[in-house]
Amino acid sequence: MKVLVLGGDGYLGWPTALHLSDCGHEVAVLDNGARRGYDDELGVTSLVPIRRLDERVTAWEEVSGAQLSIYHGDLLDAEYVSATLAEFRPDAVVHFAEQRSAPYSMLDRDHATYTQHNNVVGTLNLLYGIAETDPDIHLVKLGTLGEYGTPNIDIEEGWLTVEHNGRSDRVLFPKRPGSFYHLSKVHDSHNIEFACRAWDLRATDLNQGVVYGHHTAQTGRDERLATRFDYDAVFGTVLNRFIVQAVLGEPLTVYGSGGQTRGVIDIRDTVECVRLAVENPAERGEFRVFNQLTESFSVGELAKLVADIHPCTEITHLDNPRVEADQHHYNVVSTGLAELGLRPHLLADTLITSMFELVERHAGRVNRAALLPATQWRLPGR
Ligand SMILES: O=c1ccn([C@@H]2O[C@H](COP(=O)(O)OP(=O)(O)O[C@H]3O[C@H](CS(=O)(=O)O)[C@@H](O)[C@H](O)[C@H]3O)[C@@H](O)[C@H]2O)c(=O)[nH]1
Repeated sequence: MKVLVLGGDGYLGWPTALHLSDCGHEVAVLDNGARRGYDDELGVTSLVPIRRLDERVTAWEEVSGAQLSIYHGDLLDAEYVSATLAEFRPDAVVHFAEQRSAPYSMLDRDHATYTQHNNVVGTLNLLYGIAETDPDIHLVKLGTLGEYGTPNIDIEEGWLTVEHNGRSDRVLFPKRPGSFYHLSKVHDSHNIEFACRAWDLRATDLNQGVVYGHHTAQTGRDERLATRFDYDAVFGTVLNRFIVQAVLGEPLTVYGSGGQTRGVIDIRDTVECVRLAVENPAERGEFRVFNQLTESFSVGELAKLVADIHPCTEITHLDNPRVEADQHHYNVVSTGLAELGLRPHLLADTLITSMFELVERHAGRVNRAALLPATQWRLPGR
């Protein structure tokens, strides 16, 4: 198949492009360089050095013999989006090209409006581009489990059958997200579902949990193929951050009591889930949702897992800078990807230990000040 990976220079987009290429698909990556720009803005860099996109692509060709096409451009430029779709003519578009940090979206008004404008308008341009170019193109969109929040009922896979006053309907599962970033994905989901209904498009919304890990089968083949590794309080995800903190001898920063529970997934399963979705497209007119997680842990459990295998590691409880429940029901239905054949990598001590080694190698690159959270969800004085 021909697959266009949007955001193909990022933490997950790049390994996904390689995985799809390795599985024999003809892959192009599109990126506007925004993720590297956030590093400059925040004064941090990836823990693991990463090459320029063109150098990565050259390295992949040397290692695998497969070519990747590169498109430099922005989804906010609607004409560019349509022209790219018309030129490459993909069977599927995998959409990672969004601002993906909740803390970044909560920095201030400018970052909130930037996040929602960038994500929602970019996706809308993409929907128009697909509808105009070829409505048969399958959109595989990265959503987030955080769209649902933590309701006091089981979280179904995107849809819920509701009985009310003697009548019944199948509706989108109610959303109660916890940041302006998460809200941008909710708005996307509604826009995509409407486009499927109105224009007969086909789409899969992958509501993914918190990703951990670094290597995939492809990125591990040459250090020039490494994907980024974020450890800072704005872009780093929780388990990767705890591993960096442990190696540096810093306390693990559990926010609040640590009872907040999240679905998690290994980066190797992320790329495989996308492949499964691409190779098994939704039907025309279908808005299909998969909950993309393999296990659930509380933040306190994740901290304990790391502290138990790294000697002399301290756990500290910070006042939670976010607005989130830290005691709640959490049971997420996740059958769609398993039915397509996903065989998960469950979190193991060996993975955590291998990441200790990786972090030790690059520990000199860490900006320790960036480990502590600086974004408050609440308004000052509240
Ligand atoms: O040092 C830390 C960092 C995080 N947390 C807690 O860990 C949980 C997860 O935080 P995170 O920063 O790892 O993840 P999050 O902000 O939710 O966002 C990440 O995970 C989301 C999936 S989910 O969380 O919505 O399921 C994706 O959509 C985002 O792109 C990705 O950045 C939160 O309860 C947070 O309060 C801590 O206790 N200490």
